[in-house]
Amino acid sequence: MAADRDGEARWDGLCSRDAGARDVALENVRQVVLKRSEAMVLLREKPAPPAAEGLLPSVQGAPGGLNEMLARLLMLSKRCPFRDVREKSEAILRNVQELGVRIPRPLGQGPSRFIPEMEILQVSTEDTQMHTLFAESFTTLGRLDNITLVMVFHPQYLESFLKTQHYLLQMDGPLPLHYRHYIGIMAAARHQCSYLVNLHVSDFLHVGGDPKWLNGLENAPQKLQNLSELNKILAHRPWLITKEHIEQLLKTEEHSWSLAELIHAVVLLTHYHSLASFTFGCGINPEIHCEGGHTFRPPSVSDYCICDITNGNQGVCEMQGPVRNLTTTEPFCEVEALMEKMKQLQECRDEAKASKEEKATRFEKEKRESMLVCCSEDEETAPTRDVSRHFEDTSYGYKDFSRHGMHVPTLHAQDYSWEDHGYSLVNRLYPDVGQLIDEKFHIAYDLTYNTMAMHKDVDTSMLRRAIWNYIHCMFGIRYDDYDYGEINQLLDRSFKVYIKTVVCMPEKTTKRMYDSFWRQFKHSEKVHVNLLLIEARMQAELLYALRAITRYMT
Ligand SMILES: CC(C)C[C@H](N)C(=O)O
Repeated sequence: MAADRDGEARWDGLCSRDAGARDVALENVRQVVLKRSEAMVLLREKPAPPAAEGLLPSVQGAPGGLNEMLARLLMLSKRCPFRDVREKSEAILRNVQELGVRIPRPLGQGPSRFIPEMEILQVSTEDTQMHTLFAESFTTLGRLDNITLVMVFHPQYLESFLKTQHYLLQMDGPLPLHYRHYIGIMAAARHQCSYLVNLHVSDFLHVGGDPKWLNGLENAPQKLQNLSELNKILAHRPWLITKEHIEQLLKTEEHSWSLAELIHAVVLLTHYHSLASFTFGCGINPEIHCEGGHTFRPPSVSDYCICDITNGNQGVCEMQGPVRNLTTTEPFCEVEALMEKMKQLQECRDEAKASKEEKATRFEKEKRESMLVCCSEDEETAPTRDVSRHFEDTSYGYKDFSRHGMHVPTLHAQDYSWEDHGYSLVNRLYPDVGQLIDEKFHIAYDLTYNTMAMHKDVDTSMLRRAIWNYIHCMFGIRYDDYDYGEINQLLDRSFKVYIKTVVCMPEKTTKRMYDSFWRQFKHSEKVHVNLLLIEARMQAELLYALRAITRYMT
């Protein structure tokens, strides 16, 4: 309790310092309150209170009905970083309930279905820096979403991530705001990521996007429809992008894209493909205010833990507590064995260097094998309402062609790399964004706490590099100075299956896959792995798109 009060006091301090975040929160409540007076009119057929009447026009046409509004209030009452806003939202909900209206309750799943809620919340209540980040996140997004809550394990990365995302979505830039969210929807839909689609549908409407576009891509402007081919290839086979694809977008007489707009779109597409990977890779749950995050049904006893019935908490504690891993047959020395291998490799590295040819052969072998790593475990994938069907033809996926075998050509990093080529091209056409993304890549690549599960003071660079290079290898990107033999030594099969699934067909990721690699490692380390996966994926996609743009320009 005392800790809780401490937390609140810190929040209050923060509120007074960070007026911006608080304003957003209050604006959120204001909008909901306004909607409420509208709702009351409907409910009681009474005129709205005069004070609200004057304000009503500002929310007229706002999306959603009563239930959506109540769900949003629920989200604010649970997730808003500011206590007064939380209390206000709660009070409104109670009032509405007293009117005899059924109010929603959270399904109580926490931010991730892979990670016990307790572990995530512990991280986030311990640190003042975290609170500041939350407030910032709330300011930029008007919500504190589950992705943010899970990324909080790695604040330094989160900060850079939020800054970049804020820039891409909200700051001055080539594309209008509703286009940006629509592109986010298109990208997330490629991986049937209803979580991100839902979030951006609501953002799209919020910035004044035309609801008709949401009925399907064919209802959106031709210009956006034209982007769909690039979206498709970029998501599943980026190495096939050619300058002709770029030319088609830039040269069409009507509905053509400017170079700056195209760069903005490409960055958004790659950002959201990767974020879909993170969403599935970390088992992100639906937001409280989105479909699947709350219910209007009264609670039934079976929804509760016995302990919660007595203390009044509502929550499903299916995975809480440190009970995981007890059933594994894996020897407990998995981590030690891995560390031993790292040590050996380090020693060999200094002794026997593989020849140039040998290195090339090892790369090709690893690339070929990565095609064969198979990841479908259809039984376990959660059936979700397929929002994405409206936006994309989902029949074109990675699986459909990898099954028949495919040839991925090799891109030599010395011929086209992010550092030497991609970065400056982005910066030239969309100032600052190159810088922001570059910073984010570096933070993810260099991030380390020098730990391996319970071991401290370990140099993990070799392991992190193997993960990063394995992903690039799947995309055909080769670093001549790297010995791809290391990958086989360090990444075992279940880990490769997880990586491949999250990166190439994230929608197929299952809890079993998440649980079965690196069983002794912490959740924060698995989230760390996900940061490497998403940044390496984003960089790989960007490289191919930017190379095609460079080729078009020269
Ligand atoms: C992904 C993990 C191997 C990272 C490790 N815990 C580190 O701090 O470097």
